[in-house]
Amino acid sequence: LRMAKADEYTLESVRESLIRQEDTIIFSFIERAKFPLNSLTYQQNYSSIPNFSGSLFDFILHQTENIQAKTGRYMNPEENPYEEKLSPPIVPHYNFPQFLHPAAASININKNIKKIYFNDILPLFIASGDDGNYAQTASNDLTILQAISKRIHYGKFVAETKFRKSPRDYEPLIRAKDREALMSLLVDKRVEEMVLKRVEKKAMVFGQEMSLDPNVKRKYKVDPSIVYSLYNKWIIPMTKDIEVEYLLRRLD
Ligand SMILES: O=C(O)C(=O)C[C@]1(C(=O)O)C=C[C@@H](O)C=C1
Repeated sequence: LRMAKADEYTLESVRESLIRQEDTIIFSFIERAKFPLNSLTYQQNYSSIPNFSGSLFDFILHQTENIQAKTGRYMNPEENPYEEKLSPPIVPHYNFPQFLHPAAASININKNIKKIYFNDILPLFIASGDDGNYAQTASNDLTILQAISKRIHYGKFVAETKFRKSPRDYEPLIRAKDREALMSLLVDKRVEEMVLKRVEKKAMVFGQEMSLDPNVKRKYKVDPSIVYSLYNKWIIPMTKDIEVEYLLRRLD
């Protein structure tokens, strides 16, 4: 992988990254789908972990993000943690390009992403049931949450490239705090339609059960039409919200 210099983020390179992140997101759902819902993973009163109040999932999230923070994950402006208080890095860190306006650091909607994931998204994908694999379930959930959080917050990078391309179009709308006008300026319906078609197709290709018998009806590990709605209902709209939030702070 090549190292990006600050001026190497372009609308094209950012879109390429979003396309590659689709693979990560879809594979993470395929992995989670090996397990049933395992609802005890999320129950506060089940885990009774010494010196910790929260569910087994909360514990895994807390511990995992802390070790990742200590080892430098959140030094990269492409990463946004779920936990609010994290340990500082204990390792020397790479000098990541500072492409974004500094106000970007104050934008983090992970609380909302987590809520939507557990309330709306997980029940769509996952069969009910319990097989006892709570630790594996929780780490798979966290992998999904980190992948969709990165994708959605990547809206900051998309917005910055758009702003740099046409500052004169964006500046008056930012000064007027006109969210709606900013939204219509940044939207590209043609690109959205391509994203939706592509993720549905990727879900078909990546998640199909392989049968050597040509007469067997295709089966998918995650339903491609649900991947389509995942993007249509949540991922793309939330990316656009991040773009608007970022632009509103772009001249601070
Ligand atoms: O590619 C862009 O231009 C983006 O802003 C990203 C994105 C998306 O979330 O995929 C969001 C808004 C646009 O309408 C098109 C696509």
